Formats: sequence, structure tokens, C-alpha cells
Amino acid sequence: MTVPSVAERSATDIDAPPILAVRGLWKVFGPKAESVVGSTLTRDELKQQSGCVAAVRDVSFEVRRGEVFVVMGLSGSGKSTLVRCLTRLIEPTAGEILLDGEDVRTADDRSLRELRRHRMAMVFQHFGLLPHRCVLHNVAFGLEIRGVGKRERYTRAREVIGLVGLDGFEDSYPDQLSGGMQQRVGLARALAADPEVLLFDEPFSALDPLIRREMQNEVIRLHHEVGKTMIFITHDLSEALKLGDRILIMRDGELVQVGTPDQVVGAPADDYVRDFVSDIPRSHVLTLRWIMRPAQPDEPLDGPALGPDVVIRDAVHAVLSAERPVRVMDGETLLGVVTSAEILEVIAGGPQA
Ligand SMILES: Nc1ncnc2c1ncn2[C@@H]1O[C@H](COP(=O)(O)OP(=O)(O)OP(=O)(O)O)[C@@H](O)[C@H]1O
Repeated sequence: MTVPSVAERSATDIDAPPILAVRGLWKVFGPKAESVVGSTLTRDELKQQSGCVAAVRDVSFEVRRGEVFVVMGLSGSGKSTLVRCLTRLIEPTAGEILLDGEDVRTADDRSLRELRRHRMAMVFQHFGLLPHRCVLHNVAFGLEIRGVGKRERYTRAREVIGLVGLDGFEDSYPDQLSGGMQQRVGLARALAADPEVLLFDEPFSALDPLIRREMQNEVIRLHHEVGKTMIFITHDLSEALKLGDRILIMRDGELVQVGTPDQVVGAPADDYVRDFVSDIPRSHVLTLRWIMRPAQPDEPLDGPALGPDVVIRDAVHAVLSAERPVRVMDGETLLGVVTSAEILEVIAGGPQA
């Protein structure tokens, strides 16, 4: 399995205040749902005793501005419910959701409509293009229902059509486009509205693998260009590792781990996550930080220098061809050294490598 290096992904400002903060979120389906909040029974026990399904259980996390935040887990783990709760497409049972510090749970109907249109827009798996409208009109449609003037909406529509690489297809109809191109129209329509946060629910799962990869690259490119905060649901780990600045892993409604791809692969929180990541080549995801060691007193320290966030796979040639230990430097500070031995240990470490 090939996984792109972390270096290809965008960096977000770790110190910036979060755009979204979720605390103690619960969604329980069934009778007397509120009474189930706080229960420590397993999903099956709960179902038997109360007839309720706890789809999301006490989940807390923060999303940073400009981050691509991926929610992943097996089917039924609660991903869609969690993300739909963020804009109250599904009404949460308990917990707090703050968008830029504003309480989403107490928003009235008007502010909620406003929030879904302008602030946190959902891009669904089937983009719901209007078949009798051409690309330009499909993209402009979202702006039309928001009451944007004709001239402005067509200028904006042409702009985002260019952004998603559909120049020249303005007059085509959806059935004249391939699946991947239709996805781009859907993306353009979401971008045209310029929401602060884009929510994607498995947008590429219906696409064949080649087009899927093309669309993933498109999202990465767009993210670099427009720097928008994106929350992305997937059940595909390689997609999560490819797109995510951070990944939230769910099981049975609960949060199991939140971390960067290298944290999830290098330090899985439990056996469930360890199992998930067992087929991932560690050298494609882990960085030198994960394998460096302190220099021995007698080791020469005049070898080549690399940064701690260089992905191991990208450092293999430099380390193996160096005659001296490679220094892992953070600016002027020596963090440790890496030699052929550390590299070979990762690469030769069996299926985990
Ligand atoms: N309206 C509902 N009523 C009752 N149970 C529901 C409802 N919606 C979802 N559930 C249950 O909540 C749990 C989580 O479902 P959810 O769709 O959020 O999972 P998911 O991880 O998104 O799955 P998938 O990847 O298959 O879409 C499942 O057990 C599901 O059966």
C-alpha cells in the first residue's frame, strides 16, 4: 500500500484557537434517549436493556482552523451520526458544540439555516447535481438560493469552476461528464458558497480507485490553494492517512484515538487501532523523530543533517549512503542520530515495515 509522505500535506497552526470544539457529545437513538446519557453499558447491553442505540458516546475533540480532520472507523461506528450532529442535521442528545466560540446547540432555526449555508456546509456522497442544468448553472444554483445577484453568482461560479479544473465544461450537462468530473462540479458548488468549514461524508466511496485517487489529490491541491477547514468521513485508512492532518478513530460510538497519521501508525492507542494500521508500511508514514537515538560519545557528529519530520522513506537514500551518522537537527539543536541500522530495522521489520 502506498501512502504519501506527511511532508506533502499542509501544516496547520497548532497554537491557533480551534474553529470547532466538541465536548461530551452524545447521540442516542430510541425511547427516553436522555436517560441513557452517561451509561457505561456496552452497546449490546444498552440495546437489550433500554432499546436504545448509543451512536455517539461522550465524544470530545477540537478541529483547528485550516486543518483537514478525518473521522474514520468501521461501518456503524458512528461517523455519519457524529458529523451530522455538528450542524444538527441530527439533533444531539447531550454535549457542547462550539463553532468559533458560538454555541451551535442553542442556535435558533434561522441561525441554524445560516450556519449550514455559510459556515459549515456538508458535501454529500451523491452530490445531487441538477440533471437539467449545465455545470455553470449547477454551481451558481447554491448561490441563487442564497439570493446572490446574477452577475456576482456567475462570476463566482466561473471562478470556482476554474479552481476545480473544469474550465471549458461550463456548458456541459451532468450526464455528459464522468463520475470524477461530476464530483468536481459538486465540490465547486460547495466551494462557491465559501463556507468556513466543509464537511465531506465519504464523498469518493462510489468512485473507481483511479478516479478516487485523482479526487483525493484534487482535495489536497484545493486545500493548499484555499486553505479551508475540512472534516472528512472515511472508512478507508489509506485515504485517512493521505488526506488527514489529524485522524479521529471511532469504535462503537466512542472515540478511540485522535492523532496525526504518524501518531496513529507509530503509537496506536489499542489493539483495535493496531489492527487497523497493521498493513500500512511504517516507513511511509513515520518520520525520523520515531527512529532517532541519542548519539554515542564516540560517534562522529559531522554527518549530513536532516529535520525530525522527514518521512523515513524519503531519508533512506541519504542515510544509507552517508558514511557517518545522519544528524537529526531541529534548527541548531541536535535531537539525535540515525544510521543504516535504524533504517534497516524499520524496513526489514516484516509486514509492519
Ligand atoms: N435513525 C437511526 N435510528 C436508530 N439507529 C440509528 C439511526 N441512525 C444510525 N443509527 C445507528 O447508529 C449507529 C451508528 O451509525 P452511523 O451511520 O453513524 O455509522 P457510520 O460509522 O457512519 O457507518 P457507515 O460507515 O456504514 O455509514 C449504527 O449502529 C446505526 O445502526
